[in-house]
Amino acid sequence: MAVIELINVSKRYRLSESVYVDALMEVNLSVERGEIVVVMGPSGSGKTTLLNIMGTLDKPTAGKVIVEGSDVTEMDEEDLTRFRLRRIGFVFQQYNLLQNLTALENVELPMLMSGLYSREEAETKARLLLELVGVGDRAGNKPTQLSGGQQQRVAVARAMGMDPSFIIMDEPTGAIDAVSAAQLLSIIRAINALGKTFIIATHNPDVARIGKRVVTLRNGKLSEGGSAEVRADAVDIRRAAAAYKRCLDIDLLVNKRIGASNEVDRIEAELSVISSIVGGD
Ligand SMILES: Nc1ncnc2c1ncn2[C@@H]1O[C@H](COP(=O)(O)OP(=O)(O)OP(=O)(O)O)[C@@H](O)[C@H]1O
Repeated sequence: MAVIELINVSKRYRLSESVYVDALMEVNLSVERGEIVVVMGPSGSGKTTLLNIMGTLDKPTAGKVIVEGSDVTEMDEEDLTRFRLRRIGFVFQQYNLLQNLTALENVELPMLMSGLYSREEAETKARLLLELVGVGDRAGNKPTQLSGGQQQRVAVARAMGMDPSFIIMDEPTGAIDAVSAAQLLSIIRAINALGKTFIIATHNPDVARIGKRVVTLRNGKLSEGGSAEVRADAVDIRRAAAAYKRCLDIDLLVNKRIGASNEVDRIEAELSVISSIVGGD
């Protein structure tokens, strides 16, 4: 099933009556659940525009964007804001953590803002997610007390909080050193192996190698191209799966509570896959 589908999406920025930039031209892209799609392309080719449209932060001039079967180009701002908070995770180059909150509080915040999770559920999930990304022992630290790589891992945990349909990353390793970048990629690979979908824009060929599918933008036009081997996991996948399974248990409870039967079905399907990784646990 496609988590997001772009149909003939174009974006024209109008600078004046007669001057405009065609940032995207009739882009068609369908991302299936469980994929990692890497978006490459030179500076100015339209990557950020594409990501903003996929993240519902911006609307196309023409064409449709379907997220999990809903046409988001038809939604008003209020519905869209709620939808975005619940269904789409974001990780930016500069982490964008709130400086006056601890790592734990940063991860809890979207869950608490959604009103879906109790305080206890949000805290339990946030601790599990921090553990999953390898910064469980830094839950009480503020962003300034964390390295760039650690802050980016907290940002990944935060993006995972709402169990989003997919996570969008814009140059996620742009501000961190090579070792931290390798660690982050290993975490993304592990989380993807547990079923999460990623859409990653990057200039960095090392990051691009993580994509099972690479698409390239040139002057606003998208073409499918290149794939790269996915290397072995450096993260202990069984441990990660066990923590993730407990997160999904909480999500299952929350979605049963609000009667979201489609989500319940999806989470139950994911849980059965993850249970097979965790084993008898
Ligand atoms: N708000 C805007 N108004 C007018 N033109 C814009 C606007 N935003 C982007 N553009 C133009 O649209 C084109 C695509 O820009 P975009 O930021 O999507 O590229 P990019 O591939 O993300 O570049 P980079 O890798 O440098 O971040 C560029 O020509 C840019 O100048």
